[in-house]
Amino acid sequence: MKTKTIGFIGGGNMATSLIRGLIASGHSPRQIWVSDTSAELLNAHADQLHVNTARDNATVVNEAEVVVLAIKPQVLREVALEIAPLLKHKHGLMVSIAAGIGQRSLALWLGGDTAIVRCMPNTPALVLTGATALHANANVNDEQKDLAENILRAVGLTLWVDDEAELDTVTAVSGSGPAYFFLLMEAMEAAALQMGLDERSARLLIQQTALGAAKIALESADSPAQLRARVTSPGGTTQRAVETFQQGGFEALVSKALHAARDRSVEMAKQLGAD
Ligand SMILES: NC(=O)C1=CN([C@@H]2O[C@H](COP(=O)(O)OP(=O)(O)OC[C@H]3O[C@@H](n4cnc5c(N)ncnc54)[C@H](OP(=O)(O)O)[C@@H]3O)[C@@H](O)[C@H]2O)C=CC1
Ligand SMILES: O=C(O)[C@@H]1CCC=N1
Repeated sequence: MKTKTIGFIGGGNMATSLIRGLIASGHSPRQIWVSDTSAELLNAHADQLHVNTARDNATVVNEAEVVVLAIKPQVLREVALEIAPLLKHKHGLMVSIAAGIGQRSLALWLGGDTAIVRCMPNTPALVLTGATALHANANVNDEQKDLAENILRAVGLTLWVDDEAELDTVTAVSGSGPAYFFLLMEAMEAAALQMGLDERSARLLIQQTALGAAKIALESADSPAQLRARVTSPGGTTQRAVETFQQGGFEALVSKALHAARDRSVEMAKQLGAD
């Protein structure tokens, strides 16, 4: 990627994962700008990541060729309206990572001729294993599409969706997804402790098992069901555990949870008048 200056408005959890990932993949911290309302957070980023920081969002917009809106959906409108006048004389690219907030509203707030890519990354970007889906509005040219894709691909896998509504589903699947796996790890660890394993051993065994399962799934052409069958000896321990999960309504619960996340993405946008 021809190195561009990337600005982040909002330097919280997801921005930090992206910034750390970009630096780990070779992007110069000197070509990264971050603004945030928290001086403490900006000081930490300057000390630890050696990126440029600013208390005001205007500096980031002025310095960066690509601006990533990494604030909560609830403050996006206010920030977009604040920076919109600064975009009039620029032909840069805006990237929003906010859940739910649609292209129509972003264009309304930022200006109708603004090139906007909406995307849904996830926190494993931190370790260059992110998964991001992107959607471009009609103002985004091929070069800008490549630019957005290259930034996100530097920290993991990318794919484009044509139908913007699919981003709500992506949010429920991979945006929030890491938390589901952590929840399972938490529950497994608690059970292992109840059964007498010490915390360190339980955590290590669970982490390595999650990594191993993910690696097999990625490297094999087989479906998750086929991979599961290979662990499940007839009448053995896995079968007993899987039956216990299923008797508890595991699949239905997972489906319900993902639908709830997708619906919340749609609902947040509606509540903010930004669908
Ligand atoms: N976390 C995740 O896994 C993912 C998050 N996202 C999206 O990323 C966005 C950010 O989420 P996340 O990183 O979790 O949130 P955080 O709250 O961790 O980060 C947002 C940051 O923006 C700061 N902020 C608030 N108002 C302003 C402002 N006016 N100008 C500049 N900065 C401001 C916040 O400060 P303060 O705390 O003081 O308000 C905070 O530090 C959301 O829109 C979310 O939907 C997308 C994919 C995954
Ligand atoms: O929880 C959220 O709303 C954000 C979007 C996806 C992950 N975190």
